[in-house]
Amino acid sequence: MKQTTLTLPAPAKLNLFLHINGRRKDGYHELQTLFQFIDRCDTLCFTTTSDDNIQVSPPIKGVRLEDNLIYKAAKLLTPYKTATSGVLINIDKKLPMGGGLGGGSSDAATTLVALNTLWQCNRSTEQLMALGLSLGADVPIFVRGQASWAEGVGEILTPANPIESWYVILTPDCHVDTGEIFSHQRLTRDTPKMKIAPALEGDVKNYRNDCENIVSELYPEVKLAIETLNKHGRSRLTGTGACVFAAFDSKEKAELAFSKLPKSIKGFISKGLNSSPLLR
Ligand SMILES: C[C@](O)(CO)[C@H](O)COP(=O)(O)OP(=O)(O)OC[C@H]1O[C@@H](n2ccc(N)nc2=O)[C@H](O)[C@@H]1O
Ligand SMILES: Nc1ncnc2c1ncn2[C@@H]1O[C@H](COP(=O)(O)OP(=O)(O)OP(=O)(O)O)[C@@H](O)[C@H]1O
Repeated sequence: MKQTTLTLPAPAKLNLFLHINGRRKDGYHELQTLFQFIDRCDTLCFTTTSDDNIQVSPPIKGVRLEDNLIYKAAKLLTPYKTATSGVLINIDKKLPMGGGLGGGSSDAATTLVALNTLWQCNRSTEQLMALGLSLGADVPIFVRGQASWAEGVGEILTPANPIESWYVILTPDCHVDTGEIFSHQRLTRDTPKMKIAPALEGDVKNYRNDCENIVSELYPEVKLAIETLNKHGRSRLTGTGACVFAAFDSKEKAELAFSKLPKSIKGFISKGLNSSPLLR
């Protein structure tokens, strides 16, 4: 059997803002958010094998194979396989876990896109997005690969064109559990829905992340990161955290702000992208 290899990026995302509008009967939340990708990525290398197995290497610390979103995404596609190969998936993990950068969801999306080709599953982008939604609310946006407004639980997407700023992104050394934040009694979950208007794309300064207060209260590391970054630019939480970011209009300005931060604070600089590197 001919061995085929495909190496693809799994980029991170930022929620440029995140409003929570209500809670559905199934416990999931209605939200409005603006997603943009950044040029910081995990890298996944897919190699077809002559057996029927799905192998993921190296294992992710603290995550069982059956819980790894890469494995779960591959499993989801197996009923559609027309090729008779298995796959070995090698992962170079760069994105922090539980950081609100969507690393796990992006890994899952990249796996769906790669195996759709390697296993000749013939699923359309929309079909892959629907499969991805069963793995997590953030997976469809990574499959679609276009910066977007999201509504519903995050799955109703409208392409958007926010400014592709440079970002200083801080990675506090803690892991925020998304479920814990969404189920918190004091989470702000009554922000009125707004009409999605293209005018908002240029200026997200007046919008906020409704998870920020609760996350800052529960995780002092996040509070400190927000306070520290606020001295250099308007800082905001992404997703349910733990990462926080501030936008700058050039790489130089981002680098200058980053250089002034205390060395004890970890982070990196990244460029906003409205088209995912996965599409290239
Ligand atoms: C907060 C965001 O990161 C914004 O981009 C996402 O909506 C979260 O997406 P995700 O990590 O893919 O989340 P999921 O794995 O689908 O859900 C994790 C948990 O978060 C809660 N959850 C998530 C999304 C949503 N719209 N409402 C929720 O209440 C649910 O309790 C769920 O059990
Ligand atoms: N391939 C994977 N990479 C990262 N995390 C994974 C993976 N598979 C399963 N997980 C589990 O998913 C959890 C959330 O991971 P992820 O990195 O996507 O968080 P996040 O950046 O906070 O995502 P989001 O913004 O979507 O809430 C991890 O803590 C881990 O237990």
